[in-house]
Amino acid sequence: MAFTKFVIRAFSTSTLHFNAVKTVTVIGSGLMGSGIAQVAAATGHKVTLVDKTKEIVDKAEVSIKKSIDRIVKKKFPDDAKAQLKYSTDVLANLNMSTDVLTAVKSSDLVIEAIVENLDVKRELFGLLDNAAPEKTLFASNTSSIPIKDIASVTKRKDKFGGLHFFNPVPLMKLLEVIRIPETSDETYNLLDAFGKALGKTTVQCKDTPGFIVNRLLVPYMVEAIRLVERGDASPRDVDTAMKLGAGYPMGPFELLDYVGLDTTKFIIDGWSKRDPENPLFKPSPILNKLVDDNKLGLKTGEGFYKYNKQ
Ligand SMILES: CCCCCCC[C@H](O)CC(=O)SCCNC(=O)CCNC(=O)[C@H](O)C(C)(C)COP(=O)([O-])OP(=O)([O-])OC[C@H]1O[C@@H](n2cnc3c(N)ncnc32)[C@H](O)[C@@H]1OP(=O)([O-])[O-]
Ligand SMILES: NC(=O)c1ccc[n+]([C@@H]2O[C@H](COP(=O)([O-])OP(=O)(O)OC[C@H]3O[C@@H](n4cnc5c(N)ncnc54)[C@H](O)[C@@H]3O)[C@@H](O)[C@H]2O)c1
Repeated sequence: MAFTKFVIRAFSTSTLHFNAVKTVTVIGSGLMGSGIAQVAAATGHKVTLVDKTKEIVDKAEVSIKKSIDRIVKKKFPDDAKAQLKYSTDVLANLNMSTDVLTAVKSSDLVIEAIVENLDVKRELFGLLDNAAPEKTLFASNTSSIPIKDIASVTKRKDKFGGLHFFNPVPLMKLLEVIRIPETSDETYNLLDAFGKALGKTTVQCKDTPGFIVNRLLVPYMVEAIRLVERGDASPRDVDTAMKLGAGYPMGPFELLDYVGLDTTKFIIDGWSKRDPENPLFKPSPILNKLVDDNKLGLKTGEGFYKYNKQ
């Protein structure tokens, strides 16, 4: 009896180990994709980070190296050898590519972190579904699009879920793991275990608008924009108020610039399309003007605020 129990335990442990995610393709090497790839590589996964052009992935590689530099200086303050070893090990796990269809062929998990647009995401997953092996799990890092609407273009809804990371990925400790009704328990458990292997605290949420964090954060951020649009206060004063009065690390306008105003606009427009009667999500003239002028926040050097280009 004891022996049988031992065999069952040993077998289930090895099955879990056998299935665990080891190779990951991250698609989209912008703010989020580069952070996700970095953290996955730093935790021992073999990662391929893919984007549309070599120029874009080269830029992502530079930003990952900068982030690793900041991390090693903190992690090993007076140990140049340890700093170098950490950086070399992380970068050895990371491969940059512009060939998504080849990259996914050897992946246990594909994480999509491309532009916040349903049609573009669906087109990508349609291609991936034909190219990736049957066992490969798919996840989207979408901020606000229902996972079911993205997953429905594939024939592997049981292997599909949401992995919603937070910006900046190397520092933010939370990961929302989203399941649609078709997501199998095995897929959910593997996605959750992957998140924990990345050192994140995971929370589970159904596929509801904004999941947990953005369901609360997006209305708050949009209210801040409306407040300024009405002329009630300046962005600077709103930010000061929320940092000193509510204890937030960044005020809403600093955070909007940090997230990217293009992504912010995609989120608001998408929400408005799904909930057209809600006045909160009506187009914002200030936001639209900034996006039209390519003032997208930190990434372009100007948004609600001006930044020194790094
Ligand atoms: C309307 C719609 C809008 C909704 C948008 C939703 C978007 C999305 O779906 C959800 C989100 O992500 S929501 C967004 C969720 N995100 C938030 O809400 C973020 C809110 N902000 C924060 O939590 C803090 O301001 C930060 C943690 C970003 C920076 O901390 P800080 O104290 O203000 O500033 P600091 O002194 O500069 O940095 C401190 C230390 O961190 C280090 N470091 C920094 N970046 C690094 C990197 N990339 N790599 C490595 N290291 C990095 C840095 O070197 C320094 O190290 P030191 O050795 O101590 O000198
Ligand atoms: N910015 C944030 O704070 C944040 C936080 C959590 C989740 N998200 C979500 O993550 C996703 C990415 O956001 P981001 O801020 O990293 O955007 P970003 O604009 O910084 O990066 C997107 C990248 O995707 C690439 N891309 C677009 N279409 C592609 C395709 N078909 N194939 C390969 N690459 C493609 C672009 O070239 C770009 O490099 C979005 O769905 C967004 O809602 C963003």
